[in-house]
Amino acid sequence: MLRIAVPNKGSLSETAAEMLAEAGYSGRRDSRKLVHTDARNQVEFFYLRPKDIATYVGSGALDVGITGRDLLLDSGSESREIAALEFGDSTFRFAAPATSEISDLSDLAGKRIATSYPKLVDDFLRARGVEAEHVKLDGAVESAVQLGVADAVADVVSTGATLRAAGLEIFGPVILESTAVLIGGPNAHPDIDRLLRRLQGVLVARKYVLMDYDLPVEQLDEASRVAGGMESPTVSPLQDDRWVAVRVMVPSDDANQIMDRLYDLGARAILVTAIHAARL
Ligand SMILES: Nc1ncnc2c1ncn2[C@@H]1O[C@H](COP(=O)(O)OP(=O)(O)OP(=O)(O)O)[C@@H](O)[C@H]1O
Ligand SMILES: O=P(O)(O)OC[C@H]1O[C@H](OP(=O)(O)OP(=O)(O)O)[C@H](O)[C@@H]1O
Ligand SMILES: [Mg+2]
Repeated sequence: MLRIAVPNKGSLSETAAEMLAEAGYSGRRDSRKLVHTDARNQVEFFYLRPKDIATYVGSGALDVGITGRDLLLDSGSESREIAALEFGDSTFRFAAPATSEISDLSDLAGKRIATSYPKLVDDFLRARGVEAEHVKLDGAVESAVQLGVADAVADVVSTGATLRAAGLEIFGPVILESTAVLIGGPNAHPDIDRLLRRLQGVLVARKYVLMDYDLPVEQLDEASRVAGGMESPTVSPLQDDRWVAVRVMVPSDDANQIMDRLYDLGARAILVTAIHAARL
């Protein structure tokens, strides 16, 4: 059985569970359950704190896991990123009060920085030759400056609303661009590739749509240049031999532009349908 660590709560848990469900796995029904076996797919899910997932996977106790890139790097564990999963995006930034004298990385020398990600911050500063002290907090780090335990903060920023509300302003370089990732450890379990292909299938199904259209046969080369599909478009004959039917996968974000261009080439009856699952 493949043993998979998944976030039990927090920002990543819901989307991770949805993604696994779309990939055909069964999940826990009761949110207090810590382990769930999907016998049909021969996998066992362990619901763990996202911060701890890299530790379990890096130690070999579990084979793979879903966590944030920032959490992976902060863990200092032996686990490694296998693939980005295209959700849970955030940036990790420094911030200080708008009125403070700290407005650049070098201003942090000798200062106290509140964070829940101490290794990430220490590694970043060390690599740039800045000596500062971290103040480790579990959360709500934005209050640390106002409450006098730190001079600046380093934290996850998504919309920036929390920072603004606390009167803080981002400064200095981006510490990290984070996203949810699939991570692996020392175990080279043979089923990891299957899990990865399934998750990638979900990403493809979300990002692409199927486009079908009828086309005057002489426009085929031009239409293939507009939308070439994965390998190449599927072309089927129509009863009227001046026309063909074409099927092609296109990125959903571009679907309307592609329909406009195909229509201008003479395509008609252009239909777009969602993809439920894919394996490329
Ligand atoms: N708006 C966000 N706030 C916090 N974390 C986010 C956000 N968007 C994405 N993430 C990512 O989610 C992960 C943090 O999840 P985690 O569950 O540890 O914290 P959380 O969502 O703040 O939950 P909690 O505070 O209850 O522990 C990180 O990888 C982080 O980059
Ligand atoms: O840029 P924003 O969209 O405002 O989001 C970022 C904030 O959200 C998270 O906090 P969370 O609500 O998880 O609380 P925590 O600090 O206790 O973890 C994160 O730690 C930031 O504080
Ligand atoms: Mg949080």
